[in-house]
Amino acid sequence: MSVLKSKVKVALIQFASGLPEKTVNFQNCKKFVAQAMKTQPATELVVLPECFNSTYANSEFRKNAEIIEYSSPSVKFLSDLAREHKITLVGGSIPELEPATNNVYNTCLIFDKTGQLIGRHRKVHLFDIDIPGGITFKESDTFSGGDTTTTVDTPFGKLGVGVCYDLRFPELATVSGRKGAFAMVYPSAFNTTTGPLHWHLLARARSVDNELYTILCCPARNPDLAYQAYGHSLVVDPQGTVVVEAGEGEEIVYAELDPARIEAMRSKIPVTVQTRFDVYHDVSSDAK
Ligand SMILES: NC(=O)CC(=O)C(=O)O
Repeated sequence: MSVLKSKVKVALIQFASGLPEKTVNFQNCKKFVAQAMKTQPATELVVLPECFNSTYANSEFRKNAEIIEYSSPSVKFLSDLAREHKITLVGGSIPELEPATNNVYNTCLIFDKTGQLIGRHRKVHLFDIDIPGGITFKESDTFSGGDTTTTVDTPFGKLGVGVCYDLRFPELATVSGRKGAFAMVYPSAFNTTTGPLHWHLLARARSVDNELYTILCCPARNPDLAYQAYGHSLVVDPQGTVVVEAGEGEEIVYAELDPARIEAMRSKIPVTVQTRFDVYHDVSSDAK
């Protein structure tokens, strides 16, 4: 039996998210998801971009942070959206407030087709970089880093989850891959400096490392915002081939994930069963 139980149609919603008004982001997101379901009615898995409900800026994250409970605006919005369209929804990410500590996390919530919350991934690796003449960003000014890997049970099989910068750290994908994930999904917001450098390379590497699908969903570029998102949402197959990719603007990316592609790759080049844990450590054995 393949790690992916059947073919599954996915839609990546690359919309111009991250506007200052949360409710406007909700309206636009709802409109694009409805469009996706109209264009590809058999869609079962929908993915939104990183920080879809808030401007991607340290000045905005805490203001927009929400406690994760069904009555919070973004949680309710995502749950209703999943239920309305009967989809598994990887709800991009939102700033999460943890009331016990007052910490804020960059958190991806995953809902099933009844609107039930089935998974939560707090971005583990924070985006703290400094490229002179390019981009400087320090997420850790606001966010705290999560401390667990995330592999969620869906009707199609196990889905590994990371958020954006997590893509640069192969261990999360390795852990989910070894736990039997058919895909890694990363709601993301790469930018016009790092996107051209590494976006495709990293996505293809995670796929080839683990012989699974890699799914990246980024916001559309919006010239009015200080943070210039890269766009280029894409799906990479287990062979490392980009099967579909958006441009920079608003666009929905459609794909069908096929168990046969995973199995073909794993039988031709069987790296997933050729590991040498007598030589090096299995990172999945003690991962949280
Ligand atoms: N925004 C991010 O978290 C990551 C990113 O843009 C990069 O790794 O480059």
